[in-house]
Amino acid sequence: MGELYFIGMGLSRSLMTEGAKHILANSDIIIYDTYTSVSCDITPDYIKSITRGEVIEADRNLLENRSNEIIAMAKEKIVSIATIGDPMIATTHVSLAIEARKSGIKVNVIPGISVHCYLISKSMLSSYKFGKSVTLVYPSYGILDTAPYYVLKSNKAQGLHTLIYLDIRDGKFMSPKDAVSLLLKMEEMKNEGVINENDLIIVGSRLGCPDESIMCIQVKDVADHNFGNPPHILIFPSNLHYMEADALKWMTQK
Ligand SMILES: C[S@@+](CC[C@H](N)C(=O)[O-])C[C@H]1O[C@@H](n2cnc3c(N)ncnc32)[C@H](O)[C@@H]1O
Repeated sequence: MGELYFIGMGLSRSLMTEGAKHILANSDIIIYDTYTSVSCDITPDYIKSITRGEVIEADRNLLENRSNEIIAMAKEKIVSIATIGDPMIATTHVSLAIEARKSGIKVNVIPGISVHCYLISKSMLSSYKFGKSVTLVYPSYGILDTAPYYVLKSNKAQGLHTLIYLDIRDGKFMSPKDAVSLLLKMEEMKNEGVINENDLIIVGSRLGCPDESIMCIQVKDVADHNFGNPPHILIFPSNLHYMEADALKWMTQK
């Protein structure tokens, strides 16, 4: 009888839990999710070096459209879906977990250190004051999805901070510069006073890696700043408690 594991590998090797390593080492098949995120030092080759199992590199098509193949494997073998960060935060894996459970397969989730909690912790903003998070995506067929603009608007109206994941499309990572330019374009289109060039935002870069950075910077200065290699993530803070404001001073661009 098989089993299906959803394993969060954390953001980098140093942040991978012993529990995750143990299951990865003892899985028959590891389906390595290559499309929801990326790490500076966790790679399919690294996973091959720590497991006795077969490692399959999976794109969105395998994980979302060919789930019946994964379920068939998990009926016989120990199959692990391995994801950078946490397997259930800002991913679409829950539908596969539900399908597998409905097919009578034992499903286990091994949480990993997500970019979500990592950045909240490092920014020192209050976790109680975060609203809905959102992914900013590249325009598709010339159409700009303005949902992030309205998430920001609604969070701001409630005094809540907004965490914004940036799109990964065909291996291309959205940069902070592109992200801010898309958000300013939305402001131009909608003109509802949500984003201003003088707003302070937090840009997290390569979190969990030796060259990570967390910077508090004005929207207007983002285009001229070199944030280094991806991945990147943003927080638009809302009303700041004086202690949050003090903490952000350490991360502010001088
Ligand atoms: C769709 S989310 C998946 C999050 C993942 N499941 C997790 O729990 O960490 C991927 C996005 O998160 C952000 N991200 C992921 N890892 C990051 C890192 N180490 N540093 C900065 N941003 C990161 C990027 O915006 C990236 O495009």
